[in-house]
Amino acid sequence: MCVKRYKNFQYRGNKEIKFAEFQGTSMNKNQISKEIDRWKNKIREITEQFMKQYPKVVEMESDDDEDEIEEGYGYKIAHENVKIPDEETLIMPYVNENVDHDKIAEILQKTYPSIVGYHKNEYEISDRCFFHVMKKCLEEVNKSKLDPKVFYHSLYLIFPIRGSPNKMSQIFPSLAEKFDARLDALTLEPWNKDETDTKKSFSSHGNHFSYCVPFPYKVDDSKCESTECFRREDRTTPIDRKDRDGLLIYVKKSVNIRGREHFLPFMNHLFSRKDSDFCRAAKKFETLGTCKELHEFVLGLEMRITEPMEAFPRKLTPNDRYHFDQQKEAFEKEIKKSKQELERLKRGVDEGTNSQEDLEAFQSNMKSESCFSSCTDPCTHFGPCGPGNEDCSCKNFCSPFCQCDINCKLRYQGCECKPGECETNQCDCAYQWLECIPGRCTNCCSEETKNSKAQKLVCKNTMLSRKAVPCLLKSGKSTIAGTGAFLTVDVKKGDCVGEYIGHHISTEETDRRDELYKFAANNYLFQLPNGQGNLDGALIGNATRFVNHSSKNPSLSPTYRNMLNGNSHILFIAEMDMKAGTEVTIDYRYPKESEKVMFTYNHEKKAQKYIDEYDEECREIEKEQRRKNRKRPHQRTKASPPRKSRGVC
Ligand SMILES: C[S@@+](CC[C@H](N)C(=O)[O-])C[C@H]1O[C@@H](n2cnc3c(N)ncnc32)[C@H](O)[C@@H]1O
Repeated sequence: MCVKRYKNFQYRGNKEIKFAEFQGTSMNKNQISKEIDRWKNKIREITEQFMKQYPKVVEMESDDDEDEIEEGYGYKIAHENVKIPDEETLIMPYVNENVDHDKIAEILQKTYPSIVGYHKNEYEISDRCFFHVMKKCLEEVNKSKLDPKVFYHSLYLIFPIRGSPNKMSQIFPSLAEKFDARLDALTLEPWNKDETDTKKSFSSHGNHFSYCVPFPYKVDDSKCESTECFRREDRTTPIDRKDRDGLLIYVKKSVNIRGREHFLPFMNHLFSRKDSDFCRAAKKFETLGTCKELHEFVLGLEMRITEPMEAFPRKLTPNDRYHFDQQKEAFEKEIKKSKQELERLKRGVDEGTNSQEDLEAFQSNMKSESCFSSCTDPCTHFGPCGPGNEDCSCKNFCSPFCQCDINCKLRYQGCECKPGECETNQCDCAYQWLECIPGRCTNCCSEETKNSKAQKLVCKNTMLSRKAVPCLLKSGKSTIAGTGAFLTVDVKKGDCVGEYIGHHISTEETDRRDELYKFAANNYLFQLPNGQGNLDGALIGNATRFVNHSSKNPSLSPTYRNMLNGNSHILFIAEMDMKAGTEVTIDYRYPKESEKVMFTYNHEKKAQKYIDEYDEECREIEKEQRRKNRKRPHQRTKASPPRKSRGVC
């Protein structure tokens, strides 16, 4: 099976209206159903009109459409991970004709409350035609002030294969970009304005945080009661504004906002709205001043910046180094202690003195080596870091991901290795599963080594940022299972043979997909450290996705590498010298008990196994229910007489 979207496969899935999705509308269920029916008819009418204008010519709509994934091959070659949002709506996958898809849908409905079955679209139209249908409908929706959820649901019912109601609300801008670049798609989507994530967060620029404050110049100013409304000022004010609609404000990180906290609620109010309105804010925070004064205060924040932003950090002092080493030592001690405790518990389970549950509970809370660099939340705050600042989550040591001031004393300042030494855990960066940081790791990544013609002087722990990770594998018929991965060249122990590529999905999405992949022949999920989700190579990837499992003698070991931008990567490193043509393996580290099922290659058999298990579970529940029903009247007569109807006696 594959999560491939088979364009014309018809599946009798769930097409009921989920009224819970319409929460917040003033309509009752009856009215919603009626409105949806009315809109369905309207959409049909508009579609038929546009179908004449844009008949379905053979139009290869897009190369990167997921629908276009080649059947049989099943995935697209990709060179980097692609972050994708959660998909709570499952488009029903196809296993094969011998499997009961209704049953699978029933099982999966626990995990995916809205399963979109493969109903056929009512009309086969091109993307171009669909764009015009949507545009026309949206104009009418706007005019009639209809709840957009009703429209999107109706649209989905006519064109289910184009996406869930939720997805329907997101595709218009990309269609507009493709078919009418001059159209401002957002003007047709007024309902999305408040729903999009308008909460502005700080973004870090060297020693400053920046905010973008959108200006409300388009807002009608008639409502402001102040005689000196800031909008009455000449709009080409002293600020040289680069952005027509907003103002970029930089505030120094080292500024202690303390003492000016009373401005924070106002700033938050202002920045969290799409239409930052000083007049409205002034009304709300009356004691702070008039809208003109507040406007000037915000402009003043930008004006205050006179110094240039530092691009490079200061050099690490011996004292900082000591601080970092101390933290590392303490962390290693903690890890060693918990490993010993784990061994003790395992022995206890074997000898019967400890329970399996205790062991599992301990394992799930146990810190792993990967926690070192991200065991504290990266801090983002004003003022200096450390125990003296209650906003700082890093009490003793800032992680490489912290957004603190470049001159922060607690900041991770990079490793001190020479080029070529950054591969083992002796390197402070490699120890933290971090790529070396040019500009901070001043020895291995110095200008000198970067410019050097001698290849061996280049720091190997910067392969990802240099986009120099090779893929030394190709797929071929495996001796282990299905397709396998084979070396294209001779490699030496320690060489990187490729990066595992896939869709980067959240942990919640992974849990859902895990349920789905139970019905598949292969599972391409690869876990990232520290709850950062998983990479799923089911639909995109490279030859690393074909690496099979071996617990006895794996020839590759996966290694994590984190980048300063927060992205994590998985590199496959050779565990031994190997010749070209060797099939490579890694240890999947599946729990022993699930290995047997995970490696049942026959997906029909696997799917059937889960269906049988589910049937068995249902039978048990039914049996239990019947047993309870049989018991109940008997118990009642014995324990208490049947209740008389209220009010009779
Ligand atoms: C990441 S894929 C590996 C490529 C896969 N063999 C293919 O044909 O696409 C992982 C899947 O391969 C199969 N697999 C990997 N190692 C295996 C093994 N040692 N024994 C049986 N099946 C294995 C399992 O079905 C697993 O879900």
